[in-house]
Amino acid sequence: MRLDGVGRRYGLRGPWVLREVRLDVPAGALLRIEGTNGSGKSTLLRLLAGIDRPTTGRITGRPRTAYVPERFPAALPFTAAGYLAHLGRVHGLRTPEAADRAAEWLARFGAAGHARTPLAELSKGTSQKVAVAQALLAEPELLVLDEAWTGLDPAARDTLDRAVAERVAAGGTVVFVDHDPRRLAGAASARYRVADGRLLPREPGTAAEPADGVDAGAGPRTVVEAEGPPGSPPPPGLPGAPDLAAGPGNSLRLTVATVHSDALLRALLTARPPWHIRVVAAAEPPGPGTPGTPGTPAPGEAPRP
Ligand SMILES: Nc1ncnc2c1ncn2[C@@H]1O[C@H](COP(=O)(O)OP(=O)(O)OP(=O)(O)O)[C@@H](O)[C@H]1O
Repeated sequence: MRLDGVGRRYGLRGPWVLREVRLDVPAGALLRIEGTNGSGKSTLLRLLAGIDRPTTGRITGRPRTAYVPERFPAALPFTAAGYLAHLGRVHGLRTPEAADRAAEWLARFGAAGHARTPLAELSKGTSQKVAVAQALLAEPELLVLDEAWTGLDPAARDTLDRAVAERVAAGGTVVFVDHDPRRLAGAASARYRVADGRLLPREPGTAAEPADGVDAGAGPRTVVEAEGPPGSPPPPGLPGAPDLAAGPGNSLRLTVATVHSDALLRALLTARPPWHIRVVAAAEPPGPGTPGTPGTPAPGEAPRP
């Protein structure tokens, strides 16, 4: 999808919230949008999600899109599972598949016990889980998340992090805004900042808004040591674009943002022929003279000598 010369203002004489926005939204990308309060992030996300239209300019090549708004309309006459299954059908799923995916996503977010609760009676946190689940169950090509982590408990936030990485690994694109500069830190393929109505690319490693001093380019990373068939290169298109280095023996050491580690492991294990996982460990934070020493053997593996 592409935005060309996109501008948006509210009302005929309102100030321009966005002006001359140009943005390529490639497949398989994770894009973070930053900016101070009221700078126009939600306005941009609504345009990307297709629920608002630009005042000027063009948006072309729209993929199948799902959106989690900043505020979820909870007062709809559905149970949680009924609402998700309904939206699954809206997204083109057959009824049994829609019901299965609704149950699966409620379970992944630890909300299976609320499947039959009417939306209007859900707590704020559970409503937010439903809001996120409705977007994920559609397996959209473009997923737009406006502060979608807000109100989720820590386990559900981790689940959403992993779901985002899975979408990107599956070739989808995720565009997100979050007030926590550490959110998916180091995993974003590009970052942009909305300021004075303009959308500006941010250099990797610059501090994220709004908390100065936190380096969004330096989130937790995971090291995977894996061994493939002798002489074979790593499978192409590995999730999270891992850094590659020679590991001990015939192994390859892959270092990736932790949020991508599940997807990376799955890609290695399901490659044909599959790769053998030797070690999975937290990467040492980079520092002077610290090459990074993975330590924990993978489940079922003997410790390395
Ligand atoms: N529906 C609307 N009608 C009129 N003005 C609006 C509307 N939506 C947003 N605005 C105005 O557009 C500007 C940008 O708002 P927007 O919500 O896009 O910013 P934001 O960066 O997402 O802010 P926040 O971080 O506080 O969520 C603000 O001045 C806001 O008041």
